[in-house]
Amino acid sequence: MISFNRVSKHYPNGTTAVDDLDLELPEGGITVLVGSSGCGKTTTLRMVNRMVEPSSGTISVGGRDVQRADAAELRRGIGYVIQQAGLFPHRTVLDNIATVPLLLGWGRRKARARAAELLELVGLPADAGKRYPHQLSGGQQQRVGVARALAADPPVLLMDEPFGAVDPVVRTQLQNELLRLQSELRKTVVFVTHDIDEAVRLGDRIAVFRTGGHLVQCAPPAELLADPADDFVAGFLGAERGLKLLSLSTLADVPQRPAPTEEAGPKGAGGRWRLVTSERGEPLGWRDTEGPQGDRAPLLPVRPLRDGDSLLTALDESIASPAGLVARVDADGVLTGVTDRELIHEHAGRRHAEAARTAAAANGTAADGTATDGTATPQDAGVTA
Ligand SMILES: Nc1ncnc2c1ncn2[C@@H]1O[C@H](COP(=O)(O)OP(=O)(O)OP(=O)(O)O)[C@@H](O)[C@H]1O
Repeated sequence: MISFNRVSKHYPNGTTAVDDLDLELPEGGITVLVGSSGCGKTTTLRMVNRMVEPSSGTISVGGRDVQRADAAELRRGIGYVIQQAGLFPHRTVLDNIATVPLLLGWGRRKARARAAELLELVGLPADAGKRYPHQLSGGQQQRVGVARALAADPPVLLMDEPFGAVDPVVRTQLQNELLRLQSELRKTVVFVTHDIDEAVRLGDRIAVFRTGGHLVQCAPPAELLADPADDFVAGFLGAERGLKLLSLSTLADVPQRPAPTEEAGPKGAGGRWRLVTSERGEPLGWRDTEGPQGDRAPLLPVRPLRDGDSLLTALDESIASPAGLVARVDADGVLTGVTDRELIHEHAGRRHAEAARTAAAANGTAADGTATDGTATPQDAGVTA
């Protein structure tokens, strides 16, 4: 666990970058720091590994006051990833990754073997190890940056807008990789971003800062979206809070029924629409049985969804589907059934209500905005979910 206890940072020019911060970051979780530009996110992050020294207050990592630790030794135990990777240009990828193990005196062979292992872990081919950073794409360089930070297996990882400089497709891939790695490694991660969607996707908790270094709210994404502390947080989360909330729930517990394939007959009722599948049972497209071309009508596109897909994706597909049905498949892509548009909408609404109730309970208020002790709390009456 990382604890900030009444931490402030004032720069000599009079700027207060962080103001009286109290924050606990749970062990093994990803805490995302967000907020407007200049609100003190990077300063907060860099105080953890003492790249910036606080003006007052204490910061501890795993119960140890960082101020009392030797700074160089402290940094070797804390992985650090920045935008554009910050790799050493004249060292090969493998040597870049082996930096900290070598500093720790592991010996060249062991350090390089570990580097090769990490290269694979972050999804890069073995031959990338011999290249220099400029011979890799931006996304690949970021992966090397992550591998380098993980090399000595530090319990803490600081990530300062690590995916800020790559295009949206690569960014999504890198986010997925980070989530996959995190499910295995369970590091305590502090992650700075400007992108609220990235924060919702990655964060176990999101800390929202306001200019002047004030922490406004720190909560799990669902709670933040269902019950932002004030207008600043609500504005920062954006107008589509409800849809973002749906991105946090999966289709797994939404029932399905038999699909209206040719073979299913009336059991898989789909009105005029039939779902055409391959021999293996993979959905290929929708056929309009009442269209003028009958059996020869071109198939309309289907986007089959798995249990792990989000309710937001399901809502999108339910709108796009000509049949108003969402085709469901198993891990092998084989059709298992369909879910009606109305049922998706019903679950989406239910998910909202649940999130509002959970957020209200966490804040000591009933979902209708009254305090659980019976007194009215106007500020909470605006729970929107
Ligand atoms: N070395 C410094 N000297 C003076 N002021 C500084 C210094 N470093 C940062 N600041 C100021 O402290 C405030 C917080 O900066 P910080 O970089 O922590 O913000 P941030 O939230 O990470 O910003 P951004 O999102 O733009 O990266 C800003 O007003 C910044 O100008």
